[in-house]
Amino acid sequence: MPSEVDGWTIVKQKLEGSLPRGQFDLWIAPLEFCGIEGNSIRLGCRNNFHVQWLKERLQRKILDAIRSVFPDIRDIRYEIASGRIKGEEKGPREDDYALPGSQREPVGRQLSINDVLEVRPSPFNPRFTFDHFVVGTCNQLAYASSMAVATGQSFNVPSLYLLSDSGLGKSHLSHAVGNYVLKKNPRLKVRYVTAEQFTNEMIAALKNDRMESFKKKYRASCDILLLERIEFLSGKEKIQSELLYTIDELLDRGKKIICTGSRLPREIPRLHEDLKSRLSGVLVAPIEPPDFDTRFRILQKKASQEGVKIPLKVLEFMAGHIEGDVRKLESCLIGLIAKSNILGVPIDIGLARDVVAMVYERLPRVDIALIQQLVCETFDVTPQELASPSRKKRVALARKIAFYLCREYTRESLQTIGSAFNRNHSTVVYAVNDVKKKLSGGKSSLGKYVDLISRKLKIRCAFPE
Ligand SMILES: Nc1ncnc2c1ncn2[C@@H]1O[C@H](COP(=O)(O)OP(=O)(O)OP(=O)(O)O)[C@@H](O)[C@H]1O
Repeated sequence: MPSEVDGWTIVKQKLEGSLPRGQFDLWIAPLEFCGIEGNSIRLGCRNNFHVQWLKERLQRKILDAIRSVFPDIRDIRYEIASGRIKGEEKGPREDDYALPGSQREPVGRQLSINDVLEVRPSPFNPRFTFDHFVVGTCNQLAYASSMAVATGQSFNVPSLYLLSDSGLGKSHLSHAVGNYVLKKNPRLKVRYVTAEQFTNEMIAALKNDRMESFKKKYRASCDILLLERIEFLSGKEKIQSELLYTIDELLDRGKKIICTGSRLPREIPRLHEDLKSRLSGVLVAPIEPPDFDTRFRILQKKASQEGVKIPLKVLEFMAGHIEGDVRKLESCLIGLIAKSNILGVPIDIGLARDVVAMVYERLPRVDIALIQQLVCETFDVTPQELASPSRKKRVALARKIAFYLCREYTRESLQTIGSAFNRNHSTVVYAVNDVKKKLSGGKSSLGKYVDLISRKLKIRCAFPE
């Protein structure tokens, strides 16, 4: 049996033989062996980013290599390296591990196998807490009302509807409620599902004759229901009526409900009137895209969670250039840290500019021209026809939907939209209202086209040509 330190050297050799050179040099070579305690091996990493990377990409391979040498090891505990390998007289100096542009962290919290393998008894993401949520004018009401649901303090909010576009914090706040409540009282029954999961579970229950236990789970045995992405229920009548009964029973029993969606309940097509009215009757808390100040503070907070200090000028640059979806802010930040780590260069404006250009600016913005292009493709009409006086049914429908999508997806004024189609602003207003009315009526096939083109827009933005 080799000594622990020799054993670790063998583990590293095995990994060196099985991983690509660059990956080994970057992520495994700098790992410090900090010792073995019981069934755990302790490994020192450069920073939280290093830990995260290993957890997400190399965890299984590292554990396999370790267990081939130390068969009793069950888990890996990552630490932020202190810069000294246990058992060595002289370890590398702390500065040898300093991430360019970053500040050294004190020895961090030890991570257990539960963190590492993401096996958590709780369904909630541990990063999505109230403490990690940055509050600004854009999300103040949503934050305060979620807090009120969680704590039952300040003002009594039995049910809440969080409304926003994608990536603005609805799930974060729902999980924050779950995390908070379970921490205070682990015995409470907090049910967290997306509308899609709710639907699938109900279909399975119907098939397997288990509706009673399904009902029990969401009605009798539920203290807080967190239901995400309500719009998925559009057109699913049976599921909607089950949900309606569930909501009524929970509210009758003084339980709490948080729903999230990207549209107001009354604007969701093919949603039962009773469900619309139930959901419209709760406190609706919209979340707007973050302003500069909030974006800046979000970046600051996320950087400190990664254990990396980023110069203020770089944070200002990023906050100034990345608007909307907070996921984009996160991707740019992670890209920035990764690039600095991999290239071994400090984090500065030049690097930030490259990353922002790569992650963000290359994505096409949704503009009137992109909408016109996708509408033309979908309806097989030409841009000239869209802008022409033609009243052919197909062209008129395409034009109307294009007006609606321009209002939904761009910030252009009614005048600008109108003139892109040789129309005046009142024609646009009339068409947009007509589409909204038809969508909320749910009977028209127009909803299918709107959904289809919206999906195309999102795909085009996510995967630019
Ligand atoms: N105010 C905020 N402070 C800190 N992080 C935030 C904030 N808003 C959003 N985020 C982060 O942005 C990411 C996306 O947020 P989240 O998943 O909650 O968005 P969402 O509105 O539920 O999106 P979708 O509708 O696409 O599901 C998460 O990592 C979340 O932590």
